[in-house]
Amino acid sequence: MVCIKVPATSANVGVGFDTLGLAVTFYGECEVELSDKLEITGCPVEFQTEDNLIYQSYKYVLDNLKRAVTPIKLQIDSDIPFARGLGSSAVCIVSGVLAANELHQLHLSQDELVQYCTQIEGHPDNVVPALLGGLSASYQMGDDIFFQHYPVDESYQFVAFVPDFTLETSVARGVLPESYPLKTVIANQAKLLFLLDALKTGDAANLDQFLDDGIHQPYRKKLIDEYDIVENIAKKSGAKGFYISGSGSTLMGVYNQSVNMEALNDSLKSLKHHWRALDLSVDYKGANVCHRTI
Ligand SMILES: Nc1ncnc2c1ncn2[C@@H]1O[C@H](COP(=O)(O)OP(=O)(O)OP(=O)(O)O)[C@@H](O)[C@H]1O
Ligand SMILES: N[C@@H](CCO)C(=O)O
Repeated sequence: MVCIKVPATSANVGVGFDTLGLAVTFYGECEVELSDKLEITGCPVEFQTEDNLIYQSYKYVLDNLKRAVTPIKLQIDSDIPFARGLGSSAVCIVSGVLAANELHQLHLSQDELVQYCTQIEGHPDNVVPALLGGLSASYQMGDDIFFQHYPVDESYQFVAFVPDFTLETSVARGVLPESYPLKTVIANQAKLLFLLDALKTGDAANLDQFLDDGIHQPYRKKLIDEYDIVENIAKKSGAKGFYISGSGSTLMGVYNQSVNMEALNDSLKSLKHHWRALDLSVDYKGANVCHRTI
């Protein structure tokens, strides 16, 4: 049996729209073994079918390599909420691709794993950090996927504010304009460089400004009810920066001091959307695979 553990990811990180992704210490796990029929447990019934994204990703790799798609027994154990901007789909995709690699001894290289995961997800910004951990920039040019790691100072803590409502990525992309004023683009690219430096050095003095994106956040925040209230709560509790995680609905506070999580969760209780604050840090390991004999 193969056990696979994959971190949740927070894509975009403010000004790194469709480029940056951060692996965080919140995990989806699964146990998978070859079987004589497909059996899936541990996830909502609607995902216990052939359409399950872990199984579909497993099958994608095998189909691509013209290998027989042996059925699997899949036990999922994940609290990462769906369609909430924490990369739940990337966790499934990376798990399925790694399951194929391990159970069928494919010996895929790191680049091949990134290629398969990106082909299935459609973009690399969540799957790269989910596979490799840490903060990464990634970009697909034709068939080539470029990715690069960036350091994050250990003083930074990330608090995910997760509401009870979902926000589909397609809906969150649908509200974006087709073109932008030149000054907006220039501001974003300049801030991205300064953001990477602030994350590397731990200098949070201007973090809030460097995270302040003009490409997606102004349009998407309107889709996230109680955004301003949560931002105020985060800043009052010491957040030095704030951004929409992935395409939302989760919001992320960036701190450089310890946070009283109990008090923070208490201050969210009066809100309509049952927000939960999760205390996270950077995951540096990425996806992890182990073999277990039953
Ligand atoms: N435990 C699970 N079991 C089966 N399928 C899952 C599971 N978790 C997530 N999924 C799949 O992932 C889909 C959600 O992916 P989607 O890209 O909409 O959001 P996300 O990955 O959570 O957020 P984002 O991409 O913005 O970070 C679900 O509709 C489902 O198909
Ligand atoms: N970069 C993507 C992440 C969503 O998975 C977006 O913001 O639309």
